[in-house]
Amino acid sequence: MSDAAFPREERPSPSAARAAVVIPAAGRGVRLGPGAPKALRTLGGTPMLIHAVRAMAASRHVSLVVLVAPPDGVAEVRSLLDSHSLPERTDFLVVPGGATRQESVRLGLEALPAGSEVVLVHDAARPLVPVETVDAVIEAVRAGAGAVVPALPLADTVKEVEPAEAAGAPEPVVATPVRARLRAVQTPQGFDRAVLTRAHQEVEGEVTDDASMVERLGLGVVTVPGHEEAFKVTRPLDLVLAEAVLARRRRNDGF
Ligand SMILES: Nc1ccn([C@@H]2O[C@H](COP(=O)(O)OP(=O)(O)OP(=O)(O)O)[C@@H](O)[C@H]2O)c(=O)n1
Ligand SMILES: C[C@](O)(CO)[C@H](O)COP(=O)(O)O
Repeated sequence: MSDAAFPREERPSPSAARAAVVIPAAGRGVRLGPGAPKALRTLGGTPMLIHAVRAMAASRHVSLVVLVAPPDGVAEVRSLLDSHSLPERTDFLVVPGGATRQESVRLGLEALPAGSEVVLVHDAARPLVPVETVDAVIEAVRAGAGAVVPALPLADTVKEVEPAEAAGAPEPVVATPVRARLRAVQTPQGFDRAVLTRAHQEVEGEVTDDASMVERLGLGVVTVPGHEEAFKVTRPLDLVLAEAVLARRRRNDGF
């Protein structure tokens, strides 16, 4: 799709065009079971990472997507980008990833050119996030938040336990956090670039998301509403759900 497809008033302003997205896609997908690296597996016949790229590029505020590929899959990811239709207004870079999600994100950040002041980090494993969520995250960063996470209330009650050494062994419950204060967070997570860069330079130790690195710096993180369809494809049943959501969208779109 070219810019000519957009009426002049809908084209991004120069400042809005500076949102860049890092997509860590270098994981193996161990919890999904044997097969190709997770981001290369297909949903509705299309690789998961192409769905994730399209979900980001659907936002007219996104001008650049940096895909962090499995280290042995850079050429394959480049050729997938070349062989699928993607909006022309978005640029793409592919870089090799690292041993952990955190390292892959850092490598993606290092590849960003000057001028990308709003940076989103989005899991390739969340292929179906709607554009409304992407735009809400970008808007909150533009409004001045240093770090933004899409979040949903929990349906289950959560227990904190003393983890057992052996899988499946009973685990003593030590606390029940008040559910009304808990949120399940998703991606894309959005950041002021300087904040995220500092977090990746200074925070040590393992984390499970980028926003928690910002929290460790003592800086603020805020939520915006997440979306049920932004769930992460982690285990085999998630693939079944993702195929069903995609089939419903295609029916609704009249495909
Ligand atoms: N070394 C890694 C590990 C993960 N990721 C990416 O981080 C996102 C979220 O990670 P997760 O869902 O845990 O993916 P995997 O690490 O592939 O899954 P698993 O833990 O089951 O192996 C995914 O898009 C994954 O490709 C990455 O870029 N580099
Ligand atoms: C970043 C994340 O998707 C937020 O929910 C999540 O923490 C990633 O966890 P994973 O174990 O790497 O899938």
